[in-house]
Amino acid sequence: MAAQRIAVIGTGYVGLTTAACFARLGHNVVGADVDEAKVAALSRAEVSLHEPALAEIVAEELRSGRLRFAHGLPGTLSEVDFVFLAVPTPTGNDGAADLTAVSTVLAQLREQISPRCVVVVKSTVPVGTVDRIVASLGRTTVVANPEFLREGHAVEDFLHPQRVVVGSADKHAARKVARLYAGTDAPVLMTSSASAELVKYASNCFLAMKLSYVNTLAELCEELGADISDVAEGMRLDQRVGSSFLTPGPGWGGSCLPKDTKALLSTSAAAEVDFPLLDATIATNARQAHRVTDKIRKAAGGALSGVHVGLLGLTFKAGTDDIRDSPALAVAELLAAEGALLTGYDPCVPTGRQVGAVRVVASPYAVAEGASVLAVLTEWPEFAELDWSRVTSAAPHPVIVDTRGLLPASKVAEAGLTLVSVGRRDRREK
Ligand SMILES: NC(=O)C1=CN([C@@H]2O[C@H](COP(=O)(O)OP(=O)(O)OC[C@H]3O[C@@H](n4cnc5c(N)ncnc54)[C@H](O)[C@@H]3O)[C@@H](O)[C@H]2O)C=CC1
Ligand SMILES: O=C(O)[C@H]1O[C@H](OP(=O)(O)OP(=O)(O)OC[C@H]2O[C@@H](n3ccc(=O)[nH]c3=O)[C@H](O)[C@@H]2O)[C@H](O)[C@@H](O)[C@@H]1O
Repeated sequence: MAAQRIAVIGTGYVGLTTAACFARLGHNVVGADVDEAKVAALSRAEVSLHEPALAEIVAEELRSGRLRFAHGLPGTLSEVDFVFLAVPTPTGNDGAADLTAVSTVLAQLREQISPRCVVVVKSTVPVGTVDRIVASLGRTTVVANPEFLREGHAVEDFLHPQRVVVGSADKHAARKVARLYAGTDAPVLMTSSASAELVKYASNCFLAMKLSYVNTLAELCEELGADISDVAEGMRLDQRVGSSFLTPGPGWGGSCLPKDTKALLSTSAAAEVDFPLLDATIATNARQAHRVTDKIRKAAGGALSGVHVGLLGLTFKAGTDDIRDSPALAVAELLAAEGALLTGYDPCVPTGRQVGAVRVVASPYAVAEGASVLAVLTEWPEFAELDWSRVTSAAPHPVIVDTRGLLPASKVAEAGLTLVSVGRRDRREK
């Protein structure tokens, strides 16, 4: 396909990745954002997101001239062939997705784009949004093209997606969007806009459901004397179950799974479809931070007031700097409410920062300093490599609570420390 002219509105995790990777695929791209400081930094090739290869691609494509950034809407909007919306769709009233940013952008661009320009909705939007945009813009060239990238793997997932989904009643426009991905090796699924919009929610909610299921199984394992890592391994070997999203943790979080589960529940309610499975998925996750807090309280001897708890990991998962809706911070909030004194360390959260009630310090050993309990909340691999003798010098006998099943039990035991795990019976607890 010849190089196309593309505008991407919103330069966050999705928009910046989309802009940079389309430039990498040979297209001419302008990334636009309301955040003037961000646009200025990106124009200097300064990328603040922790995403492997993204900064390098942005720098190279700025140099190649295929990528540039604009504040507000680009002045050249009338010349572009495609405009991608990658603005936020956070949780609004009653759990439904708040489409304010999408509406604002559409109101601004409607007079500016050319008749042949295809409007592509990459933001996660409720079923029916593309149809409403078609009606409000009075044009058929609107395509749903949901994004499935994971934070921490954004570039890899964009350039090698497991699928590209394009949905529109305008098949010609949909095919044009699909062709933009030539150069990635992904299977393309062409659907109606409603189906494409629903694929996105259906996928995220299914992942959330799997995690709530496995987190509850972990709880059951503790009661029954089974071991969740063995149980999950046994399940993984069944290809019908699949091998991923079976590791228990402090709950699922991040900027998308929590908001998308709520949004689909809201959509279901509006459609008068009872969805108890999704309701239970969300409720189970809300319980998870309390369960972890209970474990930490127990490890602290029954009360948390005035107890120093060190938190290992603050981001919502390893490999990202994102703390939005982080389960680690949900646990921290509950601990602080009971009077615990919190320090935390995370390789991607700057030292010296105060995150809620957590004072961020420079190393895992600084977190251990004087702590009665150390809780692993994010699965950063470096926590599995800790020098446990250094931990014992920082604090004589902290109890280690490992919510991610990450730590080598034998090494922790060798250092004479008590390890409380999730999903297996702990002698100290029973
Ligand atoms: N973060 C992720 O991993 C994924 C997110 N999504 C979806 O993509 C959409 C965007 O998410 P993120 O990239 O995470 O958001 P983000 O919060 O990282 O970035 C959004 C960007 O849009 C800009 N923005 C807000 N209003 C604007 C406006 N009116 N005009 C121009 N720019 C504006 C913001 O300044 C910000 O830079 C959401 O719908 C989300 O659900 C989909 C797949 C993955
Ligand atoms: O719509 C989105 O924004 C994206 O949401 C998720 O991606 P992401 O938010 O980056 O996070 P995940 O890797 O899915 O992890 C979500 C949460 O589940 C937890 N998790 C994941 C896997 C697991 O086995 N156990 C577990 O507790 C993580 O720690 C994290 O808190 C989806 O995986 C992406 O496909 C999707 O595009």
